[in-house]
Amino acid sequence: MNLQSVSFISGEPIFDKKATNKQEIGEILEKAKVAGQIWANVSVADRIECVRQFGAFVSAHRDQISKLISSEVGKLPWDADGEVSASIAKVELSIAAMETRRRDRILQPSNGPVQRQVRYRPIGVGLVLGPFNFPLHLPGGQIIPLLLAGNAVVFKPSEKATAVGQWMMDAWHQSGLPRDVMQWIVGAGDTAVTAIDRPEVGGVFLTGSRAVGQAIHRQLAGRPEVMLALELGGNNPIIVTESVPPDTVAKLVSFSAFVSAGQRCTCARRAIFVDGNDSNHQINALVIATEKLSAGLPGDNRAEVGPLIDATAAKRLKQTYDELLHLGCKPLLPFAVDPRHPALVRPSILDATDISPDGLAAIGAMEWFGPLLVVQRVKNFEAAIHAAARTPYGLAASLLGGSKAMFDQFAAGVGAGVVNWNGPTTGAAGALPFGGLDASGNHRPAGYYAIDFCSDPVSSLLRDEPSTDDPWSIVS
Ligand SMILES: NC(=O)c1ccc[n+]([C@@H]2O[C@H](COP(=O)([O-])OP(=O)(O)OC[C@H]3O[C@@H](n4cnc5c(N)ncnc54)[C@H](O)[C@@H]3O)[C@@H](O)[C@H]2O)c1
Ligand SMILES: N[C@@H](CCC=O)C(=O)O
Repeated sequence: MNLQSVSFISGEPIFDKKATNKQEIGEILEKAKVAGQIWANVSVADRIECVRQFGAFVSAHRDQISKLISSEVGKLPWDADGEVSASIAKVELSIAAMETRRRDRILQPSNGPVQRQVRYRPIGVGLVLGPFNFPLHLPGGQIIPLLLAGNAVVFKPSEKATAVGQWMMDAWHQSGLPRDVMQWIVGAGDTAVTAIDRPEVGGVFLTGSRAVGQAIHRQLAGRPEVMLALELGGNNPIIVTESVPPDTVAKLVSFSAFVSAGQRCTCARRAIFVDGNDSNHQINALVIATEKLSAGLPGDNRAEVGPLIDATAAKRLKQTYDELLHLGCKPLLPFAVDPRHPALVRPSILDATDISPDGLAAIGAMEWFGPLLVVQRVKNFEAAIHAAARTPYGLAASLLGGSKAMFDQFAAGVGAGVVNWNGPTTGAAGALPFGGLDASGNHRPAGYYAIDFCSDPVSSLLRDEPSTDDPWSIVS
């Protein structure tokens, strides 16, 4: 199978390469295993230096990589540029995370003549499986901590973002990282499946859909020694209370739902309005503002909503839209593909207010990835929290308006790993953990906490000389 990418900007091919075959995958992982053992013995200071060199390389070439992201995955320039900034910031954030959360240390004060030490052993080889939507930033959020912690990495970029993957590989090598410490394989899901089966793999780090997370979980059954970190999708709610001015609602809800053409895992999929005197105005303002959003390809300077990753994704989104209509949703802004490109889908909004409880539960269980928002009116704040939590997923959620006490009630009841107040569901902070609860992950949040799953703690009790002290005397 050949992996090919065509530029959204020029229409020219920008990547064409054969998928890595089974034998090559085996060789790459064998080399990674050996390289990991050497890299683990490189000093932490040298590893930090290497990672900083990577950050400096990305900074120095930011226009180039930003344009490549736009070309390959269709992100609008400001959005691609934001991704590059987040990727650069990830370097210092990951170093700080390691210093504060995973640095070898002697516990103070010492317990009499006995010292207590904790050190961290890398897991060996981390297999990083990237998504297409943040092809630089999200794999980087796992690769950087893995390397800092002393692991070798084998990276498989999304088959839809291989050119960006290749750029990242070159960036690491040009930053001085030994070649075998950071290698890549290219291909689709079957390539990942072959790699996961290899005995050298110490951890699998997926950012992707729930279906793929479940498939990997099944594949690894019986191999508990392999670390599995799953950053999965969501069906994210945003609650709008009565007090919020309609134009603020329009801006915050449409941004949450349609930024990056709805292709962020944190994008709002359901907007739940607490019915009151203003809710008609709030919903009308949202629909009008959304209708005015200008869709376009990355080369179009007026564009506010870019394309989906490809025409197949647009067709899949249309199927979801039809399914929602079938469940009884009413169109407030109908689905439409822009005639200029089969992946350019205009934002659409459906109303689910009159749907049966079973229908609402079915909507909450769906996962879609594009500019499609479902709105629903409920009678009070408690009903809004109940509606928001009616999903097996638990990635992001937001509350607009209300008091701090109401926000605390929301945060406790909504069941999401990222819960915001008076802001969009998107735009997660790099200095915080980032992970989903329930069906959105497997208790391995990334973001600031990604470093936690790149090594295992090793505890020691140290005595200056052999001692026959009662071991129960060490109580803490
Ligand atoms: N929680 C997060 O941090 C986060 C961030 C971004 C995207 N996402 C989610 O990712 C999805 C969009 O990205 P995508 O379409 O690239 O996801 P995807 O699940 O289709 O693919 C992700 C990666 O998994 C690989 N893969 C596919 N089948 C596999 C298999 N059977 N075994 C192992 N690997 C396999 C793909 O080749 C790709 O590299 C959405 O569901 C989105 O919500 C989550
Ligand atoms: N960091 C991103 C989400 C990553 C998933 O796609 C945000 O919150 O905007």
